[in-house]
Amino acid sequence: MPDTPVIEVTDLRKSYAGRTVVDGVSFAVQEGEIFGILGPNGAGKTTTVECVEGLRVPDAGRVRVTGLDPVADHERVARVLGAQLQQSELQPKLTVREALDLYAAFHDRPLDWRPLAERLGLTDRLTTRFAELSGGQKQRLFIALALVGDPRVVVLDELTTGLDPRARRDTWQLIEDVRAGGVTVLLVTHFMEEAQRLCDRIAVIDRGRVAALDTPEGLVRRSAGATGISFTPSAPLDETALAALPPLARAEHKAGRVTLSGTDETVNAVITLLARHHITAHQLRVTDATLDDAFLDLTEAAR
Ligand SMILES: Nc1ncnc2c1ncn2[C@@H]1O[C@H](COP(=O)(O)OP(=O)(O)OP(=O)(O)O)[C@@H](O)[C@H]1O
Repeated sequence: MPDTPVIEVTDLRKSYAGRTVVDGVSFAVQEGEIFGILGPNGAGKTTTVECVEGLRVPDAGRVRVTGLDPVADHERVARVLGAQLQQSELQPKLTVREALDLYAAFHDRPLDWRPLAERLGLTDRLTTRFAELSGGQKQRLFIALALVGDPRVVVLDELTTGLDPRARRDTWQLIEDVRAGGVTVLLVTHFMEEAQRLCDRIAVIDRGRVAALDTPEGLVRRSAGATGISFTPSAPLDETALAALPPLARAEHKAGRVTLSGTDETVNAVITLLARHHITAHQLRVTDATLDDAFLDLTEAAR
């Protein structure tokens, strides 16, 4: 029997005041997966995950979390799903310790929050009120609160926004450890490095639709024109021969240096062309496509 996905979103639609912001989004997240949602500002990412959390009611489509409807079965879903709060959702006067105790009390079998607070660097802030925490400390507290209930599924929207590089790396490690314990993670992020490092698969959402859904490597492979090649030829090169190279996205010849972009195939075609003309490529540089390139390609394709 095939595994039932832990999160299932099918043809989700949502409008605000007649403006469609989620326009038929579908994806399924398997148990133990870290699934990323990437997309430009206003693409509909938060609206989508808020429908998964049961915070918004879809206009149409189907959402299931461990087989449950997050709106109709809100309480049961809240028991298996940990979500990262928004700033306004925590009382400013609450201390870190009180917040952790309070959120632990919401759950039947909470984790001991002390090791969690330790890993998130909050131990020396336990008596600090929420309003007096720095932006990064607030963010770390939100991550702790999302995890304290020992959830089966955790939804993290902008996990490491506002964190310094060390805290960001520590948080990534924490999320990897949480996943290693079998927890399924739905992650909205703007950081390509984060998506590449953490996510098994990524849905790129653009203007309310899934523009692509693949592994990070798969998305990069799809990105046409993102492998860069540059060299200084030992003898003048025939421009028309260059322009005919397949598959070539861009070619430039400036101050004796040739810069091309394409795919791995273009690199091979360049090498063959040079060999045929007995030309040596001095200072040959090949740069790989990145998830950044793929993101720009995929979200611009429809423009
Ligand atoms: N409560 C609301 N009422 C009206 N419009 C809203 C509401 N919430 C979001 N929107 C609009 O819906 C669109 C999608 O917003 P959403 O927050 O889902 O995007 P996002 O992809 O998460 O963006 P970002 O990366 O900027 O956080 C935006 O244009 C936003 O202005």
